[in-house]
Amino acid sequence: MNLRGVGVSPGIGHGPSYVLTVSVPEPPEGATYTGEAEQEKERAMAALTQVAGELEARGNQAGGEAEEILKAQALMAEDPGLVVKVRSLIDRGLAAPRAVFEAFTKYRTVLRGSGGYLGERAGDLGDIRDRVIALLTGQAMPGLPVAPAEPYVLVARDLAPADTALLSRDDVVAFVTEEGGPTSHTAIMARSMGVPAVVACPGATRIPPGVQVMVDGTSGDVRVEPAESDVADAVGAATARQAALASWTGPGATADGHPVPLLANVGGPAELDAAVAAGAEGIGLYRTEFLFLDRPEPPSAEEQERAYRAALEAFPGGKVVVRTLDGGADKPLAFLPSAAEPNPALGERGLRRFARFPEVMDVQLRAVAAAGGAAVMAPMVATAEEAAWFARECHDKGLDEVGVMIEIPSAALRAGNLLTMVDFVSIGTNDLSQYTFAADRQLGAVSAMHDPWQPALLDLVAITAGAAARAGKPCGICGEAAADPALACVLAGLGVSSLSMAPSALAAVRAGLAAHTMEQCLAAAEAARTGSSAADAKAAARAQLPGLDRLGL
Ligand SMILES: C=C(OP(=O)(O)O)C(=O)O
Ligand SMILES: [Mg+2]
Repeated sequence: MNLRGVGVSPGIGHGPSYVLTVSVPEPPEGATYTGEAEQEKERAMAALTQVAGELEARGNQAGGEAEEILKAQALMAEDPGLVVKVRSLIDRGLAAPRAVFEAFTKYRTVLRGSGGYLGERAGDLGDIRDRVIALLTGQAMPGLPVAPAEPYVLVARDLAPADTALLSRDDVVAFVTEEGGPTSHTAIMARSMGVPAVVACPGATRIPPGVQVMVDGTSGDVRVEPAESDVADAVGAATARQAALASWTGPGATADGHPVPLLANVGGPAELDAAVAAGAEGIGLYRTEFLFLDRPEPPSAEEQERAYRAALEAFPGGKVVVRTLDGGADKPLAFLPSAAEPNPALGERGLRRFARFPEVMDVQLRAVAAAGGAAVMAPMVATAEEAAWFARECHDKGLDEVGVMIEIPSAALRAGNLLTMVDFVSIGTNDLSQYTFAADRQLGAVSAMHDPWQPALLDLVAITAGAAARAGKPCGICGEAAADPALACVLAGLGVSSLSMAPSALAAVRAGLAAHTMEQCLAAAEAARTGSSAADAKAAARAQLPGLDRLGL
């Protein structure tokens, strides 16, 4: 079986498939058992104990905050009150799966009412319940595997931030999802982990569990049960290409020495080492919301200060741009709850949400200032008034390098107005394409719209970069578009002053830029904008960039 999707994180990954199941159907109401009550109770107890043991083992392996959460879950699975309830429901004739289902439902209500830490974790009960029921009914286990025997290819319909918070590079060799586009959470996370990934891959969830799968994150090919020799060939070619790229070192620049600083996108302290190792010259986008997913309370000022200080210390003398919390839409944050919104991506997202939670913005800006004053920028800014409000708030806290993201067409079209309020802009091409093409970035069906070569997107970049040049202020790119080596040359030609991307993309972009002069980049930018489709734009630009083929890019 061969499948094809959109390659979003380059490289070859292969291993047995693990197909993520998100829910287990409710056991039928009133279901009974045949046989002895004692046996049925033993079956239920054994399943509860096994799930508790697996959660505990996963906690020990994960360490840190995840350990606390998983151990609390393990305790809940064996809570004496819950156990008594399951046993009594079985005594009343209910089959073990149904007894577990009803006991957990009751237990959740009790736990919610008790408040405190356990009350906050009542939502986890659904996951534990489904695991126990899956065991009892012989269904595929929902959620991620606990202590996997070998690294696996994770296959899913889509992955939410909460699904992936506990994933480790050591366990996952590749991702394949049926949904998602090149700028979806799965794609961003795969790139930040340096794991090959293919998204928008129809039929992915029909891959049988446990079969060998090879994923080519460059071409988008997914091969089920490939010949061993094909795997060896593909891995060999990818390794040789990576080694060739690694020979290009130093700061980002074109062949004729025009500097284009290459920065890293990070989502937390754990990603700083990879950014330094990949030769990033600083951080162009610190996605701070990823520090605080799955938390009921806003992070304290001290905790934030530590995280931002670590980034500044990782890049002494380098640029560090902290983005204020981008809650909402694809990045839901429990401590910044939204009103019920029919279209969350068009609602109170990013900076807009701070209007309702000014104290959260206040704490965050003070923490950045206390950490030593990184540059700071706001997401989801539409107007010059919003930019002015944000700049005032930052200046009040003593922050003097303030920028805004350009990710809404109104902001790109009027970048000149916004730039009178702030010191720099950074173009977020992921959302800029979402809002330009009215295409949800999470949706596989519209992923073609998110091709960063779309000429309309390039026009908006050109308008923004032109406004920044006239204002004499920097204009960076921190969307996923910067990670494509050919497009990076085009963006430099359009006048963008720095490029920020997942650390895993830096080597290829550095090599691509270094193989061309600024004149070639300018010619590629002009050629791309003559295209009337993304494919035309790409072909026209690449024709001006002969060094790419030589590098295998
Ligand atoms: C960089 C961006 O921000 P995020 O992907 O975090 O929304 C973007 O929208 O391009
Ligand atoms: Mg964005």
